[in-house]
Amino acid sequence: MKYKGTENFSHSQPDRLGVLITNLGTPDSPTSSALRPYLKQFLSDPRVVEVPRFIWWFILNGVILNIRPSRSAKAYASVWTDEGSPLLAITKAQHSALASRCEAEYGEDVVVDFAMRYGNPSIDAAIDRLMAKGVRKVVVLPLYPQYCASTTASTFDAIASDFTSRRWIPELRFVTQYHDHPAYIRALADKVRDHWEKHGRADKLLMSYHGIPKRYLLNGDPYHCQCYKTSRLLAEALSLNDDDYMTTFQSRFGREEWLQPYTDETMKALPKNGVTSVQVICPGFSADCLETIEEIGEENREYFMHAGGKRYEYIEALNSDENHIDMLFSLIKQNLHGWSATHENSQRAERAKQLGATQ
Ligand SMILES: C=CC1=C(C)c2cc3[nH]c(cc4nc(cc5[nH]c(cc1n2)c(C)c5CCC(=O)O)C(CCC(=O)O)=C4C)c(C)c3C=C
Ligand SMILES: [Fe+2]
Ligand SMILES: [Fe+2]
Repeated sequence: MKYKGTENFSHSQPDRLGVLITNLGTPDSPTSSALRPYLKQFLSDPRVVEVPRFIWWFILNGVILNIRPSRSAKAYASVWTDEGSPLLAITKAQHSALASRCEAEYGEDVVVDFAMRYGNPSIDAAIDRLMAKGVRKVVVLPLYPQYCASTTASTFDAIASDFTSRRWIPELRFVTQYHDHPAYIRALADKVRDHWEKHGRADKLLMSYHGIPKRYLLNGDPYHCQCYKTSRLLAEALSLNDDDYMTTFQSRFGREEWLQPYTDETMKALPKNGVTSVQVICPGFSADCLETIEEIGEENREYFMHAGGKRYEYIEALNSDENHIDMLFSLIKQNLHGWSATHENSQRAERAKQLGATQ
């Protein structure tokens, strides 16, 4: 059989709505042997590395996968917790909070699940679980506030690719971005204000986003614009002047030019320009992960302090904060709007009620 079917379907079973939250993914353990398949899947994605496949195959398999797994494993080991990878642990907490909120609002009509674009738990397995529970309409919410082909469109590709193997595909709504959603901006602003209340203010607030090759922007990717818009809206919400904040891009990979200004070079330059205290927030990361905890929390702190900085504070991601869950729940509600779970059943119940009233 070529296409996966729905087993044991019965006409009386209720149709349900599904919500699938996704994030990037993470290795199963902080070891070289777990990093290798994770990095291979991630870096083989043509949405991530837009280089002719033939050339890239040799670079990836001949160079990168021989060097990077052990280097990255060390970095992952430094952030690993008793619950495993921070990204996975936080995504689990976000999922469980959102599942509770949906259960309170919709009962059994809505099923919430989560998946990772690369590694585990996989998107295919999550869609299997949703289909087995009778989900016929699904909202996919990738937890990337800013649209980027490398992340958002790649998640769409994985969903679409999964559907090519199914006989009965569900109706689909796919959230492509929420970078300017008022509740998201409010949640970020509250997070900064809370930090200010506890620690006071610094000379500058740095808003650091994951970078992408500049070529992707020139070829029409809206990611750069959406990052700048998030920064502007956050600055407005905090009544900041232009000099009070800065947008930068981190996590460069490879040799070509990426979006500038680079976070690491900025950190090295700021103290020389008289800025000796900074607070850093990463609005593009919905959950803390290697790139925030290690790269921003540790690596860039060192660059800044080494260059003469006096005070450096990382403001954590929104993670499973109540504000963030409220915001994501309102996004889910907006996207479920107009969809009824047991449409036929409720029509049947309505008809029965009407019949009862006329008899
Ligand atoms: C938030 C959005 C992200 C964009 C945009 C993005 C683009 C992008 N990333 C790489 C290469 C790597 N990224 C890695 C880790 C990583 N990236 C994101 C998010 C975005 N990436 C997250 C959340 C994480 C952390 C995952 C975790 O387990 O905590 C890595 C792996 C780590 C390492 O080996 O350094 C690589 C590699 C490219 C090339 C790219 C755009 C083209
Ligand atoms: Fe990345
Ligand atoms: Fe990094």
